[in-house]
Amino acid sequence: MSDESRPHRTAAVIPAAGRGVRLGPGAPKALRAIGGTPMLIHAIRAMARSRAVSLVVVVAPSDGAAEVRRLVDEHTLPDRTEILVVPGGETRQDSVRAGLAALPADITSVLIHDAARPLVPVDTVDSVVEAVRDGSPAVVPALPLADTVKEVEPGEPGEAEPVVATPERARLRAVQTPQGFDLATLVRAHEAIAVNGEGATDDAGMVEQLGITVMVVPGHEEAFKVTRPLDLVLAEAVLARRRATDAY
Ligand SMILES: Nc1ccn([C@@H]2O[C@H](COP(=O)(O)OP(=O)(O)OP(=O)(O)O)[C@@H](O)[C@H]2O)c(=O)n1
Ligand SMILES: C[C@](O)(CO)[C@H](O)COP(=O)(O)O
Repeated sequence: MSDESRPHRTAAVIPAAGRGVRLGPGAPKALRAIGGTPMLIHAIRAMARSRAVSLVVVVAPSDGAAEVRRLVDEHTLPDRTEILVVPGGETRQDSVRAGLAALPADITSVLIHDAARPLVPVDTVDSVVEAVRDGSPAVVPALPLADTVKEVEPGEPGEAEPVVATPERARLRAVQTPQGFDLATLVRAHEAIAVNGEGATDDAGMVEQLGITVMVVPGHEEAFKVTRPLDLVLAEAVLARRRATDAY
């Protein structure tokens, strides 16, 4: 069957194996609660809310897959969404690769979504899926920047650093997840990175290294990444507002 005639089936891979060092001491970040529910469960629900997503692969801390499986089974999630749990790796890249390896053969496209972005709205998920299904091999949601950005010559933490350049802000975007891909393209990008050993801080960056154009669609303010303690305060506030205004 040619690629064009293959029916679409989209899965989401949720890397959730990070420690959350920048968030401070405590449980692994994905298991920390927002509004009484673990961040990971919010992230799974955010993917499952899209009618296009029928499978979610959760990549758990390498020593915590059984605990994450139990947690998933304890929470209410849509019946139509199959959920697999696999152990992750040392880096985000390793964890995403473990998730990709667990996908069944009938998957044609994949979303990679940080567990650390628990509140992404379904419209953002759907617009990424739609752009991939319309033929873009790699799609990222992103927002224009509010701050001016400087490129510096990095120094020791806490020390002054000389500015090297000021990129034109109007051309810059802050990239979020879910990032959507034609599955074969993303697998090829991960294989190439594994061979070259070159780093990339997101999956789309790996696809760019293959010389493939990545497309940007509008992101959403509420798809922010919970990285530092203040982000948890914001996440609690966003969730409380949603619960007060709709049947979230
Ligand atoms: N070895 C790793 C490292 C990160 N991640 C996941 O990648 C996402 C984005 O990473 P980040 O926000 O940096 O999470 P942490 O690595 O946990 O954070 P920190 O760098 O502060 O430790 C998170 O959902 C995290 O769980 C992962 O699956 N496997
Ligand atoms: C993938 C990502 O969320 C896009 O902005 C980001 O690059 C992850 O970075 P992190 O340092 O692993 O959180």
